[in-house]
Amino acid sequence: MEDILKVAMPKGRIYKQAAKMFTQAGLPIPEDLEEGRRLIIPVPGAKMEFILAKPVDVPTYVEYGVADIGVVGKDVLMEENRNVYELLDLGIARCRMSVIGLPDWKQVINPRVATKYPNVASQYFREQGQQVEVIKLNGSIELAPLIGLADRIVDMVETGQTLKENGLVEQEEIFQITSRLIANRVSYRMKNDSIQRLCDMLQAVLPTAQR
Ligand SMILES: Nc1ncnc2c1ncn2[C@@H]1O[C@H](COP(=O)(O)OP(=O)(O)OP(=O)(O)O)[C@@H](O)[C@H]1O
Ligand SMILES: O=P(O)(O)OC[C@H]1O[C@H](OP(=O)(O)OP(=O)(O)O)[C@H](O)[C@@H]1O
Repeated sequence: MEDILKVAMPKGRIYKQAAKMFTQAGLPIPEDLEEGRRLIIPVPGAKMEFILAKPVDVPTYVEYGVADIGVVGKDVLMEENRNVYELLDLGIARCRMSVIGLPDWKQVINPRVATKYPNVASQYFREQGQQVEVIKLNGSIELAPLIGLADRIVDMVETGQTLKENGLVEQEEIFQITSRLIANRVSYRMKNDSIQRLCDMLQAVLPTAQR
């Protein structure tokens, strides 16, 4: 008998959309699961176990093999740069990573850039040939240029509402973001049948453009 497949699911924004997709694919998991306090949810019927994790920790669990697969935003994958396989673009939680500033922003020498994604920001400005000082923050990044902490920020934009309400403008798009299905490298070989089956089931419910 093949082992249980351990799946790391991110709490928060992605969870409901991912749970909906798994359910559509024939793997019913409750959409309100993360409203409780249980962190490990067995689904014996599907030979799966779901681990509810902080989004940024999903690639860590998968790299270390405590989860065989996981669902995570491309933003986190780019920032964490973990040794995992990226199997599928799920097309959910769509947004983009951008450089943002005040409308009257002017280029200065060695500007300060605030972000939750220091690796992504450093790499982007390095590739642009611009020297910047990156300041790591953990949330409400849009505050930084408003209160004089940073000249610009690197953050996610979805509807643009946060920028609008804070008088900021999107200056450069860095990359598009969607959530991805990732796998541990050893699990991918050892549990290939069940991982492949899951991929096929999810693929069947993806929007046509993603298949
Ligand atoms: N505004 C947004 N629109 C669409 N997707 C988003 C948006 N913000 C974040 N995401 C996606 O959802 C993922 C998880 O975001 P979420 O806000 O739930 O977690 P988080 O930023 O790690 O928050 P926390 O620190 O509160 O746990 C992000 O990594 C990104 O891929
Ligand atoms: O373009 P919008 O639709 O307004 O979405 C973008 C906002 O969503 C995310 O913030 P989140 O809600 O995760 O809060 P945070 O500031 O604590 O990261 C992101 O960091 C932006 O602030």
